[in-house]
Amino acid sequence: MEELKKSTVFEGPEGPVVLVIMDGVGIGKNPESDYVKIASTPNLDWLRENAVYTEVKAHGKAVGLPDDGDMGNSEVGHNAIGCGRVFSQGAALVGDAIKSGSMFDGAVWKELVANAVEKDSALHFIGLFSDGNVHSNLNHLEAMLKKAKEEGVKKARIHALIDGRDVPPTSALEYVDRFDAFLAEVNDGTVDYCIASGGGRMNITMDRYDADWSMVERGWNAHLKAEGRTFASMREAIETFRAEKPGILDQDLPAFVIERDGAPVGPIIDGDSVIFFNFRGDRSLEITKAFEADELTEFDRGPKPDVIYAGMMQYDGDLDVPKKYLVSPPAIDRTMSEYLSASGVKQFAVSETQKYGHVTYFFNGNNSGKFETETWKEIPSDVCPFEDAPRMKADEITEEVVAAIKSGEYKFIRLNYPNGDMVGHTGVVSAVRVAVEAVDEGVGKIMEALKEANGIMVCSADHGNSDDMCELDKKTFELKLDDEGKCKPKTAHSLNPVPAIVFDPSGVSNARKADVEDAGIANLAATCITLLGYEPPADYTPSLVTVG
Ligand SMILES: O=C(O)[C@@H](CO)OP(=O)(O)O
Ligand SMILES: [Mn+2]
Ligand SMILES: [Mn+2]
Repeated sequence: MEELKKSTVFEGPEGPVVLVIMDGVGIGKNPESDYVKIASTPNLDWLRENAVYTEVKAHGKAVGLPDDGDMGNSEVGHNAIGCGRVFSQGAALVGDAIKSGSMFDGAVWKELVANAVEKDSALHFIGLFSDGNVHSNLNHLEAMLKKAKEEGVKKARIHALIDGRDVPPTSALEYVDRFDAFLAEVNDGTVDYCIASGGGRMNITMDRYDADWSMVERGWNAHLKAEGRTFASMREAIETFRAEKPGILDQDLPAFVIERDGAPVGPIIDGDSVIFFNFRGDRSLEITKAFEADELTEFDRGPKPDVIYAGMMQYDGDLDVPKKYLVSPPAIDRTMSEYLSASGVKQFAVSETQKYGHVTYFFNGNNSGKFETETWKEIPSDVCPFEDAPRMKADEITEEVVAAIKSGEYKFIRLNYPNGDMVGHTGVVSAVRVAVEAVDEGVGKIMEALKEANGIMVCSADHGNSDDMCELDKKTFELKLDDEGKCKPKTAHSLNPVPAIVFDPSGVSNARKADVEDAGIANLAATCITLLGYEPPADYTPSLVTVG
């Protein structure tokens, strides 16, 4: 890895460059739905007027997603910020692999199908049951089922993780109806394909960063041991849970198991084949470990199942996880962390558990290994509903950053404040306000510390969320109202741009807005490198500021 060239016009500030990623804090289109605007944010307001301020794209093609109708998300957002370029991401790569047929020509697909056909065993699909395109897409599942049928797989079982986080909060039955219609066509008497188990994605299976393994355990018990409340159909399960707990969001629904003639229709058993069809890694790594590890200490899994397991994609390039996968991930290389390490720049990365992997593993191109000059710090997240504690660990993150600035140890510091996103996903707007205010306070303290240390802050976000808490008309951006005239809550990310702020209190960089066309969050890498006093790599998207 070559070193970065020192800039000839600016040698970098005396203190560090601090990159603040305010997760899920975008710029809304309707003031009534924009809780970043509604919250009291004196520091961000001041920065908008007085610092170098730009708005950049954080969704769609600007972050490597198939379409500009795709909202941004943390994976593609942190990948783009960390590697300074735009790569085609999982959603696009899997779609392409299905379209071209390369997925089905691959050895892994062939092995899974052959196993099911030869042993007359079941082919299972576990994954997020929506078309949110953040972790998965139902189109991919349907395409794989069609192909499996063509290739002679007689029995397929689907373990459906209910979304309501990348799609409207109580939209599950729309997907059930769509999928039931699909299955009705597929099940023409020659095959037996059906849903076997499931539950809400924030209740089972899709935990991340070791935050709460009991989620994985509940999912495991439903998918493999058929433990959970039994129902005749997924529709019946959802309707029953909703009637019992009015107001429950899809993402929180309990586990369910489908029974037919008094027996569960499809627990995963020895001899079966299993595809975890999410392409995004963070929430796939734990369930993958449960399938692949020879010994598992996180919960009582029982004996390791004797199945062939594959992920949709490689989830961790450093650890080579999973062992088998259907589609190769984006070849993200030469991240800014690697360049800075090669150039001897000491780096510090910090967040709390829920976003720790975002600012480390996603930031470094979905690799969990550290570069030589990096120090990573994880602050344990509380395991509780985030609307009940909307400040989350913002204060602790700020303290760590301020200490890192004061220590003089690091030249580049990056952090993620989860609040705007994690609380935004709950749909509880009073809590979202508190969440955004906690982030603003943190930003203020970092600004103070940087004034003292003569450092520079770059403050931005990976995508929007809190800026868009109600469903809006796609064209007019007016509130969509329900029958009672109330706004419809929204829990998903937004398509909005995000701020990109450069605050240089000493003025040493003389940073001014550069003329960048179609700026996106990928431009932040070159921006930070420029502010550190280096020339960004030639193929990085350009810096948002000119210095010197
Ligand atoms: O919680 C998550 O998994 C996603 C939404 O699906 O959010 P983020 O991309 O911000 O991590
Ligand atoms: Mn995010
Ligand atoms: Mn999110």
